[in-house]
Amino acid sequence: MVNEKEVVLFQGVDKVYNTGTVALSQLNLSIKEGEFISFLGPSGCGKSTALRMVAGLGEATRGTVEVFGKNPKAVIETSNDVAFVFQDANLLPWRTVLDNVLLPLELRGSDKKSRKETAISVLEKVGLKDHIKSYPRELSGGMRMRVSIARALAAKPKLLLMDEPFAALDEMTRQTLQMDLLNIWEREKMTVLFVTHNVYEAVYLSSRIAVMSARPGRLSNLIDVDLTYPRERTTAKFTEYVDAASQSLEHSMGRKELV
Ligand SMILES: Nc1ncnc2c1ncn2[C@@H]1O[C@H](COP(=O)(O)OP(=O)(O)OP(=O)(O)O)[C@@H](O)[C@H]1O
Repeated sequence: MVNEKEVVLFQGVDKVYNTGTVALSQLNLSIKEGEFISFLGPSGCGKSTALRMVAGLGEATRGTVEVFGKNPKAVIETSNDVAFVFQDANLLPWRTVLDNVLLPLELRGSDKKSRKETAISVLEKVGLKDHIKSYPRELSGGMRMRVSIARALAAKPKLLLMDEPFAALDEMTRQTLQMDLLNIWEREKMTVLFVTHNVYEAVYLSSRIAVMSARPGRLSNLIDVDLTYPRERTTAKFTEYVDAASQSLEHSMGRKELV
């Protein structure tokens, strides 16, 4: 359920790396509580740069980024409100599934019994309760990503940042994880900021799509996806949104005029 409370605010954000690359130019965007918003754009348009700023990893060259009305770094350092899932599951190979999920909870210092209960409960939510004693090498790519998502959820974040989390997975696994992610989003009622270059994925998941143009990264279009969940990938309406997002993407890359 989206409400008017602002979770993320980009205001006139430019990002120029010290190599001289202009990764973002004049990004203005307000993300509201409960949204599932995707940054959709071609490779190198600054999607990860924008996401990383929200996670407090890197600062704007000009303009401001706010998370819950504050500096992102301060939010990360003082609360569990923001969690990040990368394309690579980034699990510690010498720790079991359970111990990987326990890690952020240990760092936050809650008591041992409640930590374990929380970790088991999130592993249950992602369908891995029977694998808590396995090691990452014993899991498939999809299962490793589930552990990574469970680890992010363990701290009960209000904002989940996901940088192409399913890009390395086969299509079937990707679709299953997309469905599971939506179930988690609906149940936990958090805000999700998701990076993808896959139009179908963006339309399937998002309540809103922020289409970004090629370098320097700019916001070229905002698409409200007015379809109920769970979405059917084969309906005419779904295809219409895919077409609209694709056209917007092509337009942003300078290949085609919007019709
Ligand atoms: N640390 C860095 N130093 C210098 N340039 C960088 C750095 N990180 C990213 N860039 C450059 O900034 C631009 C935007 O990169 P970014 O990773 O944000 O794009 P992206 O849209 O997420 O791309 P992809 O979909 O390929 O991951 C690219 O040209 C990239 O090479």
